Amino acid sequence: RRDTKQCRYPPGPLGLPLFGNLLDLPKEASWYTFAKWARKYNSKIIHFSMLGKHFVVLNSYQVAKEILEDRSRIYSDRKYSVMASELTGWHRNFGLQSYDERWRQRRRMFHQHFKPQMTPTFHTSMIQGARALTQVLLESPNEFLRYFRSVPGANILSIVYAMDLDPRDSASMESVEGAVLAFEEVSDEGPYVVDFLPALKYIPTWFPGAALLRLPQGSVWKSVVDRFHEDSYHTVKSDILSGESRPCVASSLIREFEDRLDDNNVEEDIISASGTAYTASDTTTYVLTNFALAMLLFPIVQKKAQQELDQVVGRDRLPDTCDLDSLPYITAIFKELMRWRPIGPLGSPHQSIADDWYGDYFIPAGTVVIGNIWAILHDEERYPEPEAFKPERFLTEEGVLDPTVPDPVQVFGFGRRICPGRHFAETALRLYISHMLAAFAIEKPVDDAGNPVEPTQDCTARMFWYPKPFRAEFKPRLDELERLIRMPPGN
Ligand code: HEM
Repeated sequence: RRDTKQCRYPPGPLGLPLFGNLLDLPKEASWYTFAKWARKYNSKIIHFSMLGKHFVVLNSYQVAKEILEDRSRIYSDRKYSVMASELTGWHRNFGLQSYDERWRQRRRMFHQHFKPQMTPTFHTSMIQGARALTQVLLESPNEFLRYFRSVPGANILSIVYAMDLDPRDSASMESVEGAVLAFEEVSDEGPYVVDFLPALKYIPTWFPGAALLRLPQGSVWKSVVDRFHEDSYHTVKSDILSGESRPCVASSLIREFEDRLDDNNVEEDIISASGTAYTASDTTTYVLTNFALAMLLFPIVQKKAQQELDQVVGRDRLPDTCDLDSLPYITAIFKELMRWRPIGPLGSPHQSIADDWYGDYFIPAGTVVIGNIWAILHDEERYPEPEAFKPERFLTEEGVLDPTVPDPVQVFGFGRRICPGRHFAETALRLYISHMLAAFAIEKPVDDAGNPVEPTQDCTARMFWYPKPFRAEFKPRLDELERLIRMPPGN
């Protein structure tokens, strides 16, 4: 069985010589295709190949756990992308990095600041972020989609770099958002020929044909990405030298490693650990967009959440972090959002570093291993009626969180690469959601004839999954909302 020449890969579609299954994969929403193959081949683990590279997709919680978690020593590497990591400057995002000592050091630095015990140190900033979102929605409700990006972005930048950006100021936000948008474009526009034939990276960007390989685009992205990482880090460093620095993640890392900053690796580790925190924050944008859509589609859920808020928080203040544990229905909405529309339905693929066998199936070293998060969170044995949006599924009849219902934590990935920002993300999102529900009735707009305008069901469905732009009304539901926004938390 261990003779690799006689090995048997997990079942999957037969591909063409050399190209493999390149032509079988849809450009969008491939999680549905993988789930369909799992049914067709009657196997939760399936295999396909592209240009000589092996891919394995895990379509159930049990298989994903056994492979990505129980054997995480083998399955925690990432597929190297010449385009994403080298040509566009994203080698600084440790989420894309190989499973090696540099990655370990960067993840350790990140974890030190974002581990669960540290979340309370961000509570004041998180409340400020939720209040800022409420304020801008009150001023310009029609621009909610823009603010779903700029408010969480400005908030994490203040936490990581003590940057003081006004989310309403498009010019200053765009200068930093360019880096995140470049990341999304790089991820969405692949696969790149240069990733399969790395020698092509040496072709100069002016050379005929370079544009077809998207090499010039790579260097445009790189200048934006490099500028973001370097400018933000060096500003904090020079503020420390001039005695003007304010507390933030980057300044605390710089101080901690003060005596080793002349080691280029240490400086790069700090740049990476702090920069990755900002670039991972676009996830919040997509969750908020899915949230607004769900509130338009399921008004009864919205009403129930507002009743809970009125009972627990009252109508003369906005929610606070200390309220969150007394708001089980809001927590259930958060969990259901993660499950119903996982923003990254295939997460971030892992790669194996050694030959392995799963039962009789052979998984060669260097295989890209994808956890089909969508399939796991839409498994009807774990979540009956998986397509329905039902926060109640996470609650007992008494309305408290039901510990027997599986937590949709797989939305945050698996094993040693599991999202280290998940504790931060959960608290921040529950605060954003509870603020919006307390402050506004979120409704469909009406057309000239007075009929409600249905939101689009079209989605962007590549690396991230979120609805295409739609309209919504945010109507204040609390008296003197502006005064409540200005009230300090805890009052
Ligand atoms: C609801 C929001 C979020 C979701 C659904 C999410 C999901 C994920 C997923 C699926 C991965 C890949 C895990 C794997 O490889 O198995 C990941 C990685 C990561 N996430 Fe998140 N994330 C969220 C928010 C955040 C936030 C707010 C931060 C930063 C504060 C963050 C920081 C990271 C980092 C640094 C990694 C790379 C980990 C590594 O490769 O070692 N995430 N996230």
